[in-house]
Amino acid sequence: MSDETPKKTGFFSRLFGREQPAPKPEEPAAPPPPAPVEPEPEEEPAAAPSAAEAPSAPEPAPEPSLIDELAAAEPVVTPPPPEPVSAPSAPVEPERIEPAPAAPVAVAAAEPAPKRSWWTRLKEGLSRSSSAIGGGITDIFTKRKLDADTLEDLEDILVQADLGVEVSTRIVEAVGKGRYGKDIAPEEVKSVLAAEVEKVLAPVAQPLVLDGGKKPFVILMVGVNGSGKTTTIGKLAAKFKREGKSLMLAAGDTFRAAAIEQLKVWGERTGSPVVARAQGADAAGLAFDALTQAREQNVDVLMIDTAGRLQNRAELMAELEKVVRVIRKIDAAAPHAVLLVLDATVGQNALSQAEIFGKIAGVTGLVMTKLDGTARGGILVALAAKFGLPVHFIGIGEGVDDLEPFEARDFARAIAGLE
Ligand SMILES: Nc1nc2c(ncn2[C@@H]2O[C@H](COP(=O)(O)OP(=O)(O)OP(=O)(O)O)[C@@H](O)[C@H]2O)c(=O)[nH]1
Repeated sequence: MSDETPKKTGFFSRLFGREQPAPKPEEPAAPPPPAPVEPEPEEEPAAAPSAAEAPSAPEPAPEPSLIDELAAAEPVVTPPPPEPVSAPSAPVEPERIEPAPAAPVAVAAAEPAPKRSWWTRLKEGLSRSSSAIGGGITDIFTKRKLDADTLEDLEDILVQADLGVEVSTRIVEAVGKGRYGKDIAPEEVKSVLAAEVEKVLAPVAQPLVLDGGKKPFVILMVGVNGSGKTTTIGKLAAKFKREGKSLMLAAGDTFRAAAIEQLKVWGERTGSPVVARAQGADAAGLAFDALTQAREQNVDVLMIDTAGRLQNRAELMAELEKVVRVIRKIDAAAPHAVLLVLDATVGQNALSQAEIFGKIAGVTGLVMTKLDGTARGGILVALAAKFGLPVHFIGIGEGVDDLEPFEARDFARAIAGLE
């Protein structure tokens, strides 16, 4: 791996004033999957006027400066297209409101996964990232002394694993400290790496606290197309149900009929009522309806799905702002959590997503999905170092149990390839 790595200016070269090679080429973008075509919403909703529509009429225009900024945002790596819903096969007829499903369906029955410990699954899930990092470390430090060259190679590996230059430099410094010119075992390097990564991650590893005083506790899920919002809602619904919470789900991804169906399946599996409208309906109006119903029914947690949107599409981001404004007409403190769902496979693009969604939707925390499908899991470290946003959960698979609260130490050790 390191043999093929192009040389670049490493921390120790810079420290020891070595010759400056050409700047390192940009990290290759994530493999460009076919661009998902997002159906444009049909102007405003065609649905019959309702109480829900009333508040959206006098909306002030979105802040021009923010939208301008979005319009000028860097081009994005198009995320993978959303997967079709697997469970329901019947075509979907538009409908106004989905009534609460009758009997709760046990999630375990829908997901009879063999029980293995989270640590085992985390290690396996992160194996592509950890073999890129840990395997690289073994290659570099086997039978070589620690010197400027080995440290440069280490820095290359860390930057390529998306940890970011700042954190990578810090790790290289920590590895080099007091060990210059000596033999160092790969396991020792991995331990130093894990310790440094844990230092960066510990402050952001914060559980999502559902404040029981806020009823319903409103969670808005945002993110780009296919990042895993709907799936994450389903996984969280199962988790909250197990904790004895009453739930309501709002199918605010009104762009895709499949997304509405997908949420209904999760609603059935977890025994949670789903508020839905026809495809193309106004997402803000739907959010208003859902919050009104959730209040009336005194549910503990309302999770609102939203359509995937690219962070450089100003009009879509303006729509998201509208959803937030409309929710606040009912409860000024809502949404109580805005979770940005980030797909780890997009690598560095996650930084731009966090920045723009943070400004538009007031992101309060992150969920990182698809850590199982990528060697770019280090991006979580770069995100933590840059934004310091709480990381609540990580996803390492499509199953209902493949989402867990984020633990800094476990993640750091798993990504370093330590046992
Ligand atoms: N491997 C893996 N796949 C995941 C994970 N989380 C979600 N997925 C898959 O990613 C795909 C997209 O997930 P969705 O939940 O539909 O994504 P979305 O953000 O709601 O998509 P849009 O509705 O288009 O915005 C689905 O096939 C999910 O099963 C994960 O942690 N690991």
